Amino acid sequence: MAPSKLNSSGNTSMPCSQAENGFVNSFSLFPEKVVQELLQSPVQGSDDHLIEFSEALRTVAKALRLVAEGKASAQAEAAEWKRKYELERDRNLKFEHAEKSCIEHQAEHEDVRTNNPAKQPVLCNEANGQSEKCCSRNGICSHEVLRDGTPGSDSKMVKKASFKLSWFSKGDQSDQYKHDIVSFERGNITTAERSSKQISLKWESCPQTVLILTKPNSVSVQILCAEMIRWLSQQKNLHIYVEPHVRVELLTESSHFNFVETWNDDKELLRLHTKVDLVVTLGGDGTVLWAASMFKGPVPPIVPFSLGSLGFMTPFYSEQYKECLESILKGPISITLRHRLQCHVIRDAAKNEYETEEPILVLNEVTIDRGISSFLTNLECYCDNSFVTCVQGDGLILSTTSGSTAYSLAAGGSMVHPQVPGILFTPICPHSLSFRPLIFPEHVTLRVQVPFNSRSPAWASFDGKDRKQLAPGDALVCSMAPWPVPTACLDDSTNDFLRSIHEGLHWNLRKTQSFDGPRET
Ligand SMILES: NC(=O)c1ccc[n+]([C@@H]2O[C@H](COP(=O)([O-])OP(=O)(O)OC[C@H]3O[C@@H](n4cnc5c(N)ncnc54)[C@H](O)[C@@H]3O)[C@@H](O)[C@H]2O)c1
Ligand SMILES: Nc1ncnc2c1ncn2[C@@H]1O[C@H](COP(=O)(O)OP(=O)(O)OP(=O)(O)O)[C@@H](O)[C@H]1O
Repeated sequence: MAPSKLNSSGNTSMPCSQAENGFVNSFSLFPEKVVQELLQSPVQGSDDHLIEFSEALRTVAKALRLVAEGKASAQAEAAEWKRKYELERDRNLKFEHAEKSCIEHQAEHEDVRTNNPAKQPVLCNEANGQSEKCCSRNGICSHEVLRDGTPGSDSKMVKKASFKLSWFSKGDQSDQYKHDIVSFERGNITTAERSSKQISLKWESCPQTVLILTKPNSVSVQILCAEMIRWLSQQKNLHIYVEPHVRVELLTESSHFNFVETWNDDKELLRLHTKVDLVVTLGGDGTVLWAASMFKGPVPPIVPFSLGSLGFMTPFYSEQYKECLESILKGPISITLRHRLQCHVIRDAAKNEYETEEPILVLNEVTIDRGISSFLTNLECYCDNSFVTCVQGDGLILSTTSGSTAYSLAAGGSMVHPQVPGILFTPICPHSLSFRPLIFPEHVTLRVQVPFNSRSPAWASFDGKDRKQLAPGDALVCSMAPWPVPTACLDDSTNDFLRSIHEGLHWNLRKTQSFDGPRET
């Protein structure tokens, strides 16, 4: 029997050949014939047979792992495309509505035109769904859609050809998930949703319940928490939730706090988003990360008060909490929709299921590093099953754009506005002169694989917590999570970001050059 192509480490293929094998192609790796032959021919008991058999089993395990990874990536993508489809549908409904009122309005104009030979073209303002005469306006705005001209009219209107653009990304054969409509009507190219737009949240009914999360072991935070609870319940009639240990602390202080609610177990915690309208954090960035990690699905808007040292994601001043909360409860609120990454650890030993049933969600980053090992980490990286590179160094950071100002920044990654959807790929101390950090688009699935021939295991950590060992053969699969973290802005997303990099990091601070001195003549 011809042995399967195995290298000395037991790996079946080199990175590049793996890269050419996508989710479906991975079945072609499955050595069904090899396994059947082995099962049919009785094992002779010789060492050769045993070695061959164990190698074949390893190949089978590898094929199963590839299938599991493909499933993870397909599920993530399905969720993402569902989200895009819903956005698209909403947009189309709005558009149809605007178009309908536009046609009705145009019909009225036609009546008027019967008595008016200078036919006037009609513009439909897509933004507010109202129609207006374009000749009474200066030019055409980009968000306005030009209606067709009347045939034979002497107006300057030209009927624009309608077309559609679509895109798809490589890596999966099931292209039905991949297509998305970029442009729609009359040649005006738009994207389905531009997430870099400033987002505003308007309450449709008054918020009823607030969850307050606090940095542990801080007396100033405890005092402020108690004061805020009193104010919110007495002045604003709100229901208050806190973490179980905080409730105990509050009750130790005074039995007056027995109206404060909490949860009893993980099951209740999982349903917290159905009860809580608003989350208030009292602490630093770590408390915002903690708050985000408590919600595995939808996250209520978070209002982060700064009681830490850096406070990159905590724009609200705790001294002014009453005014801030008054305005937040009234709305509308400017929010930053912070993207999260969902990560799956896939074990080499896994049969056909993930080691983690639930994906691990991160707001900042997932880091794969060498842990306490003194060996160079060796990580094979793939993007949608295409080979990207092999990281040889201290490790790799896969970061959100919110996390771009955290560990990724320290490792030389670029700072990116948090509303930009993308995944930062930042090496940690790469032993190479030419390894520049990368930024991938939001729709990709990244896989970081510890090769079978790695000298040591690697370690994954999630927002700086929950270290998990990745043994040779294990992989970490990461893609954009469907549930972002909405954080309230003090001003707006851009001004808050700029204030943070100026005040928090003293970005590009330099004394201004003096006026006197040499001049160009
Ligand atoms: N070398 C490094 O810079 C380094 C090393 C390890 C972890 N970290 C970061 O620490 C984070 C965990 O934060 P923590 O508060 O729980 O731990 P921590 O208490 O160790 O604080 C880490 C520091 O990072 C800052 N920080 C966290 N998120 C940030 C963000 N998005 N933008 C700018 N600064 C941010 C915090 O304000 C704090 O000063 C990790 O997600 C990782 O990004 C950084
Ligand atoms: N409610 C919580 N329960 C358990 N741990 C928490 C909680 N809130 C925050 N933490 C953890 O406590 C640590 C410190 O919190 P945080 O970053 O908010 O404070 P800080 O270090 O004073 O602020 P900064 O990071 O701005 O200096 C973080 O590691 C965070 O994950």
